[in-house]
Amino acid sequence: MYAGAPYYAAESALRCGVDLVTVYTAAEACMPIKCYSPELMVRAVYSIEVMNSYLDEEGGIIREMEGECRRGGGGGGGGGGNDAPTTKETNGSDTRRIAMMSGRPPIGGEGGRYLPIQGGEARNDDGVEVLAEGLGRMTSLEGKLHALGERREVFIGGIVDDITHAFPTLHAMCIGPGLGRHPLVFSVAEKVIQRAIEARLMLIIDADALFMLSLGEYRDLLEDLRSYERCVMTPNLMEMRRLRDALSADDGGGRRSNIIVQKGNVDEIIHDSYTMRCEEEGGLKRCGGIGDVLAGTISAFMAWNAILEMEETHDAQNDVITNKESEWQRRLFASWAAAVVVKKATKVAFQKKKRSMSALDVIGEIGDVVNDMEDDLKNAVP
Ligand SMILES: NC(=O)C1=CN([C@@H]2O[C@H](COP(=O)(O)OP(=O)(O)OC[C@H]3O[C@@H](n4cnc5c(N)ncnc54)[C@H](O)[C@@H]3O)[C@@H](O)[C@H]2O)[C@@H](O)CC1
Ligand SMILES: Nc1ncnc2c1ncn2[C@@H]1O[C@H](COP(=O)(O)OP(=O)(O)OP(=O)(O)O)[C@@H](O)[C@H]1O
Repeated sequence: MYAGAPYYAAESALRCGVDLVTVYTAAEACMPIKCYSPELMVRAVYSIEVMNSYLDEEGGIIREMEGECRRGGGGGGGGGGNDAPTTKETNGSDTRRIAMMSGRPPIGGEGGRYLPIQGGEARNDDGVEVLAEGLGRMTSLEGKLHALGERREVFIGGIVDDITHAFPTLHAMCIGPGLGRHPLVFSVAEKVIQRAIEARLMLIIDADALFMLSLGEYRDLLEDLRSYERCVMTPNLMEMRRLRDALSADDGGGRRSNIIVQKGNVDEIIHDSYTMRCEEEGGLKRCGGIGDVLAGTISAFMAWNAILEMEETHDAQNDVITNKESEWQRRLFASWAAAVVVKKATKVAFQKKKRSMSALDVIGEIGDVVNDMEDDLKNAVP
């Protein structure tokens, strides 16, 4: 969770000419972001502290379950990492082994995957009662884990509702700058993205949201987004590598309808097999945050595209046919134009500030650059 990145993205959109921007963030980041700008609407929709308390509670239950398995005399039964002596070492008798596995994924944990509970063993001389008691405690712990999982789903659902409630008022949504990598924040982001696709909202996916999509458990979501034509992904070099790795594991081979803006010395704007190159010269410094500026700038251009498409849909009732082909071309052109804006703004900011240039200086140049480009366009059209 960061405060700078969401501010950069949001402020850039405002400087492009967008009327209103709302930042949905953690309670912990809300105040600093609000203090950066009186213009931004900043909503605290979750608290990292509360999210951590869910993970802590889950970790506690899982540790208790592991301890319970060990108390059963485990070691060679079903999982590694147990240094308790085996039953054979302690009494040399035959063992009856029971393997226990938690019945559902833990609510957070490393990658949200199963934490295998080690196999337990019950010694003959402990008797059936001991085994029954152990099983009883395990069942109770499983119940606790289940109840916690249900509470978590309600908690996440509430956050998702809070954000998606605003969808009808939005023209575009940017997810990722400063998102952080908390597993529960990822769960929220996943559901928000799914709802955004259902609502056919313009989506700009950047930074940590791209990291999230490179994880195996979000593979289906990545596939959904790759075939969603109103999505623009803005990976840097590392993020593009991760995405490629994630996709190359099993490339479904389906049509890639979304746009990818691959940032670099030359930005490449890719739609399926079609690529546009932004060869505009930038600045000589690549300070942190310019990627966020680009994400915000693309969000502004995509919001205008959404408005244009809505107007055309309106026209369609008066027999004006909306051309699907031109829609993706316009989105491609808008992404390219946004990349040009950021390169030009970086160049001017660098000329003025040299080594001390920061993302804020780039943001300061956006307005003039957009105005100049608009004037150039007007002069070019006869
Ligand atoms: N002031 C802020 O609050 C900022 C927050 N940021 C946020 O920080 C989080 C993590 O972003 P990262 O970019 O560190 O995450 P990544 O995991 O993408 O990058 C990992 C590492 O790779 C390096 N890297 C990135 N592009 C590279 C390239 N072309 N060549 C060589 N190395 C490269 C990065 O410097 C970083 O050390 C995101 O949420 C992002 O939005 C950044 O946007 C920077 C500014
Ligand atoms: N090798 C490069 N040479 C020149 N410009 C570059 C290079 N790589 C990226 N850029 C430009 O820097 C800007 C930000 O891209 P970058 O790869 O730094 O994104 P990022 O890592 O996501 O940024 P952030 O610091 O906001 O996370 C883009 O405008 C891009 O065109």
